[in-house]
Amino acid sequence: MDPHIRVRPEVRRVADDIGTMEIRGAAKIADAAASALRTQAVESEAETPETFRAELRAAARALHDTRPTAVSLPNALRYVLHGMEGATVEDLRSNTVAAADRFCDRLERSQTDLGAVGANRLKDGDRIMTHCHSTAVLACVEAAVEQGKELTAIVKETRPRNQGHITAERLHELGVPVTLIVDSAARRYLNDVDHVMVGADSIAADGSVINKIGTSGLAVNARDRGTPVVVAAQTFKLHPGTLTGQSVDIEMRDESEIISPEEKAAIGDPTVVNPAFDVTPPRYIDAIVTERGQFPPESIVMLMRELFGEQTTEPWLESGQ
Ligand SMILES: O=C(COP(=O)(O)O)[C@H](O)[C@H](O)COP(=O)(O)O
Repeated sequence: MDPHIRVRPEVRRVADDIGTMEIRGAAKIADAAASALRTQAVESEAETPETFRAELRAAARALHDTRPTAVSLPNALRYVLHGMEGATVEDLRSNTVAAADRFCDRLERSQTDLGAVGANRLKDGDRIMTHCHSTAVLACVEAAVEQGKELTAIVKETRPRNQGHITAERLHELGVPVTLIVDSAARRYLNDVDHVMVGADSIAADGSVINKIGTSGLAVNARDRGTPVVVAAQTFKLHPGTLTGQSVDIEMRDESEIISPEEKAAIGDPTVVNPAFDVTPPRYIDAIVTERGQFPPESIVMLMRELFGEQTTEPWLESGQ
């Protein structure tokens, strides 16, 4: 690589934090990635527009190559890089910073707007069941609580990393009483809940939802029990590549999240697999709640066409870099 192209240490740190899940959850990853590109733009010592652009693309690549499933990450990078316009370094810098600020601002507003839509589905006295930790689901709950509705929640612990514990803590902070269950107890309690509410890492053009492993089994069981499944997700979770036939890459994580080398050896050294996400087909989902309103999953393709229009190439893969 050209020695003049320098990715700032802060960008590398954010990329590491995303890879190790210090920063996790699709919305937080998008926010951190856009903010890291902003830092790259502010701190860049590039002397020519070409070097500046190449640095931003290199920073975007470093961030992009951390986790494969949450499309919020490439969508955030794409948004900021599309804003990188100008003929001088200073113009490029200020336009990139403005684009990053716009993205983070929209992210925050969309979460609030989505919360208001999702809260309309919740009635006073309702009980929800959640899986993993989704800031979008929590935005719906928070808005409902602000409207004076009293809710309770059954929270799945979400093995192997127990993100359900974060959800339990946040719900407690919102004043929502929580019952924590192991993942395999979900079916037993589905008769006791009014809604299953989950977030999304990516939504495909056919309305399939990609979210934390275990979401699809939960949704199938909920359909069997007649419990509605609501997915809360801002529109930057829509995966533009799926419009042109791409499939969503499911992240496989290290087996050490599941079992230690000693435990593994003691039980005969089995093969261990650790997929982080799964795909829930649209027929198991009742509604996708976004900042633009709620949609049946089958109609999400119309919204995608409106938002993404013609496909473009990934800006961090532009030729020559
Ligand atoms: O699957 C996860 C997090 O997985 P991980 O912990 O592996 O990143 C969350 O449900 C979605 O990212 C939505 O979250 P949000 O609604 O906050 O975007």
